Amino acid sequence: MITVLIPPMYAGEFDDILDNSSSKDLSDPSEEINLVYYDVKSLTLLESNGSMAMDQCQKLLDIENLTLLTPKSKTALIWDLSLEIYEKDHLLVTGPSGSGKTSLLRALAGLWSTGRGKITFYVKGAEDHLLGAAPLEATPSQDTYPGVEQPKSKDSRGIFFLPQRPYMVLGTLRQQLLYPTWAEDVIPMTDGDKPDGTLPFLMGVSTSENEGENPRKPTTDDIIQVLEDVRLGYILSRFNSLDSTYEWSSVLSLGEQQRLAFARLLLSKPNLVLLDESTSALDEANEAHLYQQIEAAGITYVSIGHRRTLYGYHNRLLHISAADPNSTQRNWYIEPINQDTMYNLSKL
Ligand SMILES: Nc1ncnc2c1ncn2[C@@H]1O[C@H](COP(=O)(O)OP(=O)(O)OP(=O)(O)O)[C@@H](O)[C@H]1O
Repeated sequence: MITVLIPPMYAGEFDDILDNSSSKDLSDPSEEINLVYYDVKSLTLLESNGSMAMDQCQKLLDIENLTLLTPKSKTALIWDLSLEIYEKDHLLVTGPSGSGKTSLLRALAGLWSTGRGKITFYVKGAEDHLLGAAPLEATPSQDTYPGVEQPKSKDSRGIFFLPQRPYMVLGTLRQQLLYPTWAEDVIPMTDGDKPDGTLPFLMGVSTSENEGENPRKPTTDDIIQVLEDVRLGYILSRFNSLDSTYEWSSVLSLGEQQRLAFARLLLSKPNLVLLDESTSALDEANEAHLYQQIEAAGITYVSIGHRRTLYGYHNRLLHISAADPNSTQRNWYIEPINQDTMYNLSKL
């Protein structure tokens, strides 16, 4: 069974925030986004045509004819979106405030099911080729979800979601950094940073059946190196050791928490990460440095962001416009980011 690491106390709050999104409110049961995890290894075995299998291996995400509707009023936010993400295909999502960028990431996270269309993640190392769906009602926990085929992946290196305000756990600095991939004894933290409609924590689509298959647990040296890599080496001396415990959301600035979240990424090395304004509190130099680090680590990323500097670290742009309530026309476009894009931006 896949476990998406949402602390139960937050899961409840998510239900409150998104309760209107619950599929039980839908008048038309066919109006639900279908979220599927596909096992690349099994797929490869199933394919007799080698080139096709190779193509599928490199694909990480497939969005097909996705229309996002708001939960109760069923107002369309995004019309008929289709796109594929391959390894090292870094996508920047832009658009005016309220156009639906975060809602799109929620849909990818299985936290927004109102709408239609299909989202397929290609996960390496999973056990079954069709791993199952995870609609919003299946707010991830250890529980099972009636009517939902349970994913069976044990690949904790799959997909991570990283919000603007990273989720801080109660524990030592070491535990912060090992979260969520090696989070056996971590206690969820209650602090002032309650979910405010954004995804409030780093979340890995991972599994719980067999801890032994997690990647090798980082050593103290690995962790110290990663802190240096995200330019946080100085906090070790400030807080004495990796094994000191503080209320981290209070003693670290938001920019430091964002760098810490990138340190977690560098330790866990997911195949794909969804970044929702995850560098918003950082200066441009630190932002550039973090993007270079995750790219060098082989992590493919989809980012939401407003800063123009972000164009430099992405290959493609998905622009979402505010949907016209009187139209069913597509309200998005995708274009490559190249020298021309950068040149045109510099003239604005
Ligand atoms: N649970 C919900 N129920 C009803 N409407 C919602 C819900 N969540 C978001 N919305 C609405 O959907 C629209 C899109 O919100 P979303 O957060 O996706 O926008 P965004 O493009 O990420 O905006 P920003 O750039 O300001 O973060 C907004 O009008 C918002 O009010």
